[in-house]
Amino acid sequence: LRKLAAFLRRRSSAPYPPGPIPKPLIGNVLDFPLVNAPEKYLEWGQKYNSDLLHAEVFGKHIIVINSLKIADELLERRAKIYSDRPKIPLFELFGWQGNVASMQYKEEWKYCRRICQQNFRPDAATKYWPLQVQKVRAMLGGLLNSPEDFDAHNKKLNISIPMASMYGYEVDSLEDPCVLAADESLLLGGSLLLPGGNFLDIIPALKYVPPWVPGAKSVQIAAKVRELTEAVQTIPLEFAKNSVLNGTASPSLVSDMFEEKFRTGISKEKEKAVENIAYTVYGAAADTTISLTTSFFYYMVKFPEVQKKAQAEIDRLLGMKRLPEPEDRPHLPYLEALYRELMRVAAPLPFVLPRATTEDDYYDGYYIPKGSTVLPNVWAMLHDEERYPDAFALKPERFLDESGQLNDDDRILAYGFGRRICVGRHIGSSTIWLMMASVLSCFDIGYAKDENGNDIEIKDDYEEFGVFRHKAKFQCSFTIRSEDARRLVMNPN
Ligand code: HEM
Repeated sequence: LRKLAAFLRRRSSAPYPPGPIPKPLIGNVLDFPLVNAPEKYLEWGQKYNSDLLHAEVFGKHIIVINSLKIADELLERRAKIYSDRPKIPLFELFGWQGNVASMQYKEEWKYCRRICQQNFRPDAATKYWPLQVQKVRAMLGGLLNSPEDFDAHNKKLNISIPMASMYGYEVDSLEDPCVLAADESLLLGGSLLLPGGNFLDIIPALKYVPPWVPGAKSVQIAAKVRELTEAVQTIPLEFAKNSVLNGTASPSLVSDMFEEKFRTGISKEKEKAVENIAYTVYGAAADTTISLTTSFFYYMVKFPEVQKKAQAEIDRLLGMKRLPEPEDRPHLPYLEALYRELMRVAAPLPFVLPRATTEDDYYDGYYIPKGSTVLPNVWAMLHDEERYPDAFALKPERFLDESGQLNDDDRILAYGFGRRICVGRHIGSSTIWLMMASVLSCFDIGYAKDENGNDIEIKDDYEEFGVFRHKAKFQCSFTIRSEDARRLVMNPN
């Protein structure tokens, strides 16, 4: 009956886009891929001969976009109705509703986005360069002292930059209480968000079940996530506030806000927005850059000829006399092409972040209902064999012309689309670029060896965790390239 009523309510008899036939009540729940989702949706596209796909879960509509042409039409040109995010009731239970990336397309989001743009646009983002240089160089020291811990050094780099820039908070170790709470909350929260992970989203009334009721496991996990989230938000916030009061604050988004608050006063709206942005940036910046930089190490081992070419270009410019600086970027086209190629082949968010439609819409004769969840399969777009032949290979040359200069394919689709495109992309880009340049200038990245001196193979598998895609754990080696390089790492300034 519900289906009939929904059908009658529809303004048009246009069909939904093609896709698997939904079963009564549950829809396509059983059809949804649990692993390798981007690849599976590409297979759906071939099976149903369409780059726009439709599926249904308990009456909710899911639209998958596999082609750039359709993504551009819907997410860029029709941005007015494709810029919302799906409402996920769990986020409120987790205390994640202040996350700017998941906010509805309303005034609160617009206000936060404006503050982000003021601080993260290209000319403003240069203020983070000294911090990025300092943290990347600390990482080089870590790689020299304990190369086997490269994962930890990389994680520390990519957490310490957002924490210092947002709160002036120094992350000295990965055992920091804030880092531990963030890790655990993501792990627990992520487990409930995975398909089949819980019933709270399907039966929202369950959230009123008190945590002590036997069997209310999802509710208990959600309560724990909320408690951890509060810690992640409160610890650095209190730190920033106290450092302003003590006169020990270093410049950061939150401490600057407190300075202004104590000096002249600010609106409640601004205070809340800055708190939300700082908290969002921790998650948005850390996991994405960790994913990409880990892929960088993996690809450098697998494609040593690419590594050598990038090193040769850096050596020609710097002659091992100094470490790379952000200002060197325009003079290293091959390295820039490598950055673009890594963002293509190893996009950390294969579906960017889900969108929701705010009005009924039609594309190519198909009906897209208001309130649909839209998944742009950017992974499929970036592995399109017509646009990128031999799409799984690492070939920075794709982004160079015959004279070795960059071509005009400079759009980084891994940062998303339209009005919700990643607002921190210039900061992410400069962190990643500087890290790549600095590590390549000082270290050879290769296979780790077993006790007999043989290469330890690296599997090519990736893991998906919630919306993220990460290279599965692997070992590799970092060998200092020369005595000059050693001196630079030990005395970076
Ligand atoms: C490799 C690095 C990064 C990648 C691949 C990445 C990717 C993305 C993607 C795909 C989205 C969603 C875009 C869409 O819906 O179309 C996003 C949103 C966002 N990103 Fe990033 N990001 C990165 C780094 C950063 C950094 C360093 C920051 C902060 C300084 C940041 C802050 C944000 C924020 C606040 C949003 C939410 C935007 C909104 O909903 O309006 N990201 N990012």
